[in-house]
Amino acid sequence: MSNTENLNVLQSTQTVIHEALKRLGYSDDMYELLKEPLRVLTVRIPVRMDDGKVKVFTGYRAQHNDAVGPTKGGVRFHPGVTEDEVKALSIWMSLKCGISDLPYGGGKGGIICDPREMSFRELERLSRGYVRAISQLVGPAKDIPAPDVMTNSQIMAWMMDEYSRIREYDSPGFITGKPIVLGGSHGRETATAKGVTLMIDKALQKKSIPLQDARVIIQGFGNAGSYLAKFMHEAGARVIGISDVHGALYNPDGLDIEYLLDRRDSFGGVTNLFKNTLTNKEILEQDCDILVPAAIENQITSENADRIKASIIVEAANGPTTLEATKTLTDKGVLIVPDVLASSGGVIVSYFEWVQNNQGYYWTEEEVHAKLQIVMEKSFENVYNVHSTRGVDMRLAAYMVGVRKMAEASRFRGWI
Ligand SMILES: NC(=O)C1=CN([C@@H]2O[C@H](COP(=O)(O)OP(=O)(O)OC[C@H]3O[C@@H](n4cnc5c(N)ncnc54)[C@H](O)[C@@H]3O)[C@@H](O)[C@H]2O)C=CC1
Ligand SMILES: O=C(O)CCC(=O)C(=O)O
Repeated sequence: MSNTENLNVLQSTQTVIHEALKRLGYSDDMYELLKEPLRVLTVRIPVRMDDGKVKVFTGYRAQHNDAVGPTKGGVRFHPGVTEDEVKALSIWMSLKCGISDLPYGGGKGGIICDPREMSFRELERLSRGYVRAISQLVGPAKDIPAPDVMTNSQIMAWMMDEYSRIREYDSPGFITGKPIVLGGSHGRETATAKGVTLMIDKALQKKSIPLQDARVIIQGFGNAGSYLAKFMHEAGARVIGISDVHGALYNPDGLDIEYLLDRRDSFGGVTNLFKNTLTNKEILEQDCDILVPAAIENQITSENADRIKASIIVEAANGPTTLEATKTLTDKGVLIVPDVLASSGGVIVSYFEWVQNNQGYYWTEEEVHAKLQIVMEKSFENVYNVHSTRGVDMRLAAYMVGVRKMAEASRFRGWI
């Protein structure tokens, strides 16, 4: 990594927002409004642990901009959560909603904790405590949470139940990513990965590479990464590398994806069952056609960008590539499908879930997939079009498309 490289994801996203607004002709007042969330709540959540002691956890909920509509975005449980990270994640949610033309602004939450070291009941108490702490700020017409790193449909179910108890009426539209029996949508669990497969298809078409036998490496084997491996394998691509927090597996002839899916734990860990693994950094530099970071931020930096051999990078993770690395890779001719476009499948199907909850009428998985495909293919073309006609990299193009709706909505409301 160069000495000057900025790994603060909030500052990096502010740099691109500023540039996007300038290119669209907005004044610096608009940047002042959009560079930070409108609201950030920090909460302290006391939880009675199984040993009888009380542990107090810190959590956040950031609401970036609600000019377009209620804010929307996941909740992450991770030991590395910081306030700046949650703020950046809420801005990225605004951009995803803008690119996908959803009637939302961006929100995001996080709790500093390690669910891998907590029991089922401790996790339940933490999830319910978080909802009690943020309940004034959230709601089906205010701010709608969803799953993200190390949270899942069970956690969404506890959160929905707690919110419904507080409000004293059933509130399925308060949260998305719920189990199907509690008003979850078909296709939400696989939506992020489905969206990434659609973006891989589009990127392959632009590069004239056939999907059949295309070599894919995926960093992260959780919700996003493992379903993506499954879909790529089923579509006839060759998944030659996967990784998780412990390490990486690599086989140029293709990995046994079905076996790996069967053996993975509920936090997306599997490589610890094997000897002779690579590190999760080394896997990024192996020869392949498509590289999909699907884990955490700042994985592709100026330190390794030069050694990356993929010709297509599709960012399933939020914020996996630094701005310096984006420039190096773009200069090398790598086609990057940026996070705010590539990983929007999750929030798009969350929107469908919320719509189904509001109308009380539910769609089949085929209907959900067909609607997802329409939205994401249109988003790709919009971003690619700005990239080619304005001569800007794909990340800046995506920000230019994503920021416009909230900027206009803020202007019409008279905020600027
Ligand atoms: N779950 C969702 O609906 C969405 C997730 N995303 C993003 O996708 C990324 C992954 O999220 P999920 O799959 O939901 O999380 P998850 O918690 O289900 O899985 C995370 C995976 O990353 C691995 N991991 C963690 N640290 C790592 C490291 N340093 N190197 C390699 N692997 C590492 C874990 O072992 C696990 O396999 C995150 O950036 C998240 O924000 C984006 C949009 C929606
Ligand atoms: O499904 C949602 O509402 C949000 C998903 C999310 O947190 C993300 O796209 O990063």
